[in-house]
Amino acid sequence: MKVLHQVHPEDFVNYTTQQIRDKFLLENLVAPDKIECVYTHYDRMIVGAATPVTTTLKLETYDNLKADYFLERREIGIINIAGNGTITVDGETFDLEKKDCLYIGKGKQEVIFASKDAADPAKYILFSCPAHMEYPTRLMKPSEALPAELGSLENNNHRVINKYIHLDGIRSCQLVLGVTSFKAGSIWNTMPPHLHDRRMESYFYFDLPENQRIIHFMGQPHETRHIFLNNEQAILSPSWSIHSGTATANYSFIWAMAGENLVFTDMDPVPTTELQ
Ligand SMILES: O=C(O)C(=O)C[C@H](O)C(=O)CO
Ligand SMILES: [Zn+2]
Repeated sequence: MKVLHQVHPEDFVNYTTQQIRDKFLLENLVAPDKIECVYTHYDRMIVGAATPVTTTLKLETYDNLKADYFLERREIGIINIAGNGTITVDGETFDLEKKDCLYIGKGKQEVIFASKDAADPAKYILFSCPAHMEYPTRLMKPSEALPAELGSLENNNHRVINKYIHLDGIRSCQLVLGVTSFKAGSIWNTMPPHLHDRRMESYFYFDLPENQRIIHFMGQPHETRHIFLNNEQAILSPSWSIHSGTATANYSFIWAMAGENLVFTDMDPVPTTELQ
């Protein structure tokens, strides 16, 4: 499993585009008939994808974890971004359609991913962090998630934030997770931006049409940088960094946080007039 170490904000300001890509961009996670994971040293969050097409895939442990099984000391939040499939957790099978979320608590030993149709396979995006106790495994549909409608078409940022795993939703030890989708004509996420020194965050962008690009902004508010992303790529946001994006077409993204505090609204807003 690839391992990414932390970057200090004083070093970040000297990074080239390539260095930013190497240290924060997660590419090639979605690969047919594979589970691909990256271990980050940002609150030890693992970001990955399981893409069963012609075969089922079992979530195995990694040597990095020094654990008998993946969830021995971890919890995991999973969003299916594509065709219908199933996840079987210690013998119990959950059906997942597009944008459904499954939370699996610490201690579950066997997790098996499957697609219902190889011609339209499921793609499961995974976010896992250390956990100190077991919360119940729970499936949530987008219609059951707590929505927040933010922004306006006038400001090109009219979007719906569906919160799945948080203090008032699926309970977890430290994972907070949801999916943001855009109204037609809006392309700006998380603008105005914010910081949350208590939590790292990762964004996984999806549903971007072919040949279109995401432009993701990061860095301290007075030292911002950007990189271009493709569809189905993820980017890490350290606790000192804003995380905001725009795109050349409509898209959705999963956001997942780990650290302290499960309150979604715990954010320190950054006025756009202060960005540099
Ligand atoms: O569009 C947005 O704004 C978001 O989805 C923001 C994320 O939920 C976030 O950054 C939470 O901290
Ligand atoms: Zn955030």
